[in-house]
Amino acid sequence: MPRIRVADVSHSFGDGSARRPVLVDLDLTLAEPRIGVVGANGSGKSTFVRLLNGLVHPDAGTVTIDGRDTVRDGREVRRRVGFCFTDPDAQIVMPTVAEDIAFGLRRRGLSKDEMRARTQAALTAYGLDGHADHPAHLLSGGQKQLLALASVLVTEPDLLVLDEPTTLLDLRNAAMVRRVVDGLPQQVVLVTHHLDLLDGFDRVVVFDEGRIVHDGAPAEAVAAYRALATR
Ligand SMILES: Nc1ncnc2c1ncn2[C@@H]1O[C@H](COP(=O)(O)OP(=O)(O)OP(=O)(O)O)[C@@H](O)[C@H]1O
Repeated sequence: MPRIRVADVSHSFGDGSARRPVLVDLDLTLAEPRIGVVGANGSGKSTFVRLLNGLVHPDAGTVTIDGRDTVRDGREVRRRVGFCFTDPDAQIVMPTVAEDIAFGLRRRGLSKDEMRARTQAALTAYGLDGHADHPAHLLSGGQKQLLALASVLVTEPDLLVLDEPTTLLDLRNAAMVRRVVDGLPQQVVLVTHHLDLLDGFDRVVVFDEGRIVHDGAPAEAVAAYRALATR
């Protein structure tokens, strides 16, 4: 498993008097296979996970993935850390499903045959076989989320970061995404408001106003989060 090190990290958004701290003095190491991130709206969860692939550069402190700094070694980090956004439309970049999956493989020095084979394997693995040449934007919400996952996983990242991947999905599609995620060999960091997704996770961190206020097993963490929400 990759080792995520977040060392003395703080981050603010805005300028001048509008400057607001969003993450405050975070210091933690994440080496478990399944890590959940929960907390109220605006508590800093997305900003936190965006640190992990260098989408956000910390104002203070450092973030490293297996010793690679997300700022200094950004390219290398992005290659190893796959990221899925809540809204899969934000991630679809090519007209057809197969082209979208293949897009992630460009500039990897693969032969055309290899690219085709890997794309085909991803289409099959994520139940998108029959949709290879369909316009990606016409897929259902659940299929788009699977496409977003497939397009990231085809690149074989060491770490997968999922920011609320089931928020837009019905129960059936949420269960499908869960099954896919459960079966992955990779380390997964998952932000979610669907607390049942965290059953069986190794560790869950609870955010409140930019700080981690609980860090432990899922049942305790969820209880701590519920207590915060009813405070
Ligand atoms: N690019 C940005 N510019 C300015 N402010 C931002 C930016 N990104 C996030 N923020 C602010 O930082 C705070 C934390 O946002 P963040 O998206 O990390 O929270 P969250 O816990 O993921 O929330 P949610 O559960 O609603 O997705 C919010 O107040 C948000 O408005």
